[in-house]
Amino acid sequence: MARIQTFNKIAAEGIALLEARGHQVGPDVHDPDGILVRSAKLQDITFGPSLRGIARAGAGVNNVPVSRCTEEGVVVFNTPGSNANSVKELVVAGLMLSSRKIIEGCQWVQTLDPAKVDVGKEVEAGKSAFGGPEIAGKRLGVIGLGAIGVMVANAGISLGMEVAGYDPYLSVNSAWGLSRSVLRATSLEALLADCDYISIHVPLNDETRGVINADRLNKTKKGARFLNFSRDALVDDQAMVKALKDGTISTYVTDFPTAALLGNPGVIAIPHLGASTPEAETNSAIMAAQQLADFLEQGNIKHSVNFPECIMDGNGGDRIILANKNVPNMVSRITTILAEAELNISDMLNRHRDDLAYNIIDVDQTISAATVEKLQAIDGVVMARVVPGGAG
Ligand SMILES: NC(=O)C1=CN([C@@H]2O[C@H](COP(=O)(O)OP(=O)(O)OC[C@H]3O[C@@H](n4cnc5c(N)ncnc54)[C@H](O)[C@@H]3O)[C@@H](O)[C@H]2O)C=CC1
Ligand SMILES: O=C(O)CCC(=O)C(=O)O
Repeated sequence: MARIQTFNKIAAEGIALLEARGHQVGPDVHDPDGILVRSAKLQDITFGPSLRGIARAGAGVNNVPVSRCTEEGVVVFNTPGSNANSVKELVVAGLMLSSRKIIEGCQWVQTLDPAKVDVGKEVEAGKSAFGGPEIAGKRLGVIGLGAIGVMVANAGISLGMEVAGYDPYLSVNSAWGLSRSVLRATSLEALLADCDYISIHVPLNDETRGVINADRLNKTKKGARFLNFSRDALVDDQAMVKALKDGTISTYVTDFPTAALLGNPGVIAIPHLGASTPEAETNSAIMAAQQLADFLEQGNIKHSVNFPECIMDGNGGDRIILANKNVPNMVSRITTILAEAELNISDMLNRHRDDLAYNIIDVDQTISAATVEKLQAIDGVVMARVVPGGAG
């Protein structure tokens, strides 16, 4: 049984999955082995020595201190694609909202006083103030063609738009999913200069922070509509407010309102609703719970953002999981200690990602605490634990 602390409200299906597997789950669980989180910021939280894994029910992991987790041997998971359709649908709504003055029009209708005016007549007389162009035939630029970007690009094609995409790290999987009609933008600047509607779908990291800045906005097509359903800090707010004022950007639709944006004409601020559908919440919670449970019970790693993917079927005996710096001679030092403890390795898998290697080692005998301590003491070992019967 593992102890799993929840941050945020996690969909009941995810909690039920963990409880059905015998784990204790809830917001008040202390000394957790695992954490299940949505958008809560974990940066300021000190993790206890028992913590082994953090599962983010969602895509973005900028609320998790990933580098610190890696140093402490804590595996961080996310749930790629689990909420992509939900975001795509809201982006489609955002395209319409940015084009037609639907929000202003609805707000105006509510101001009409039926005691004083004929509402039907007033609506017909006043509606011309709220017109806006169709999106069909216009050009949509999609920055980042991952799970969400591919769906947005394909939706644009279905809606009769010309679509250009920019993603210097496009995966083979995404390329397979992308409509053949999507054009390739040669650079971010080319996309910005060419598109009537621009939607950004990249993770927030050191490379992308502030990627939409004053310089790039200056090169953006006059009057473009910009949609940000990814993260606030991708866009320089002050530069965006200036671009809205001088007409470079006609509408900024954001799922991440900030103080600097509120009250500025042209801003459509949505309270981070991209993944707020029952379908997305359920998908994400189940996927996160499943991945966390598989890791805590068996040491298997799927969809981690800091550890390599590593999955091995077991043989019913004890299993050691071990993470180490990816330097020469580590495997021999580990297996020497196991041999000295007269443990017979029945199966072993070693995978690496960047500077980190991860091992799953199944043995025929029971592993003692003293052996685990010797493994942990090897210079370069970040984490070593036994998963009792984990190879079962
Ligand atoms: N509004 C909401 O509720 C939600 C927001 N998100 C945000 O959307 C982001 C994207 O989500 P997914 O599509 O699921 O992630 P993903 O990982 O499937 O796709 C991200 C794509 O961005 C590309 N990319 C990375 N750096 C880039 C750069 N400098 N320029 C252009 N492309 C770059 C990657 O190659 C990848 O194809 C998440 O990181 C998260 O911040 C995700 C889900 C819900
Ligand atoms: O859990 C949520 O509502 C946020 C989803 C999100 O932003 C993400 O998956 O990156």
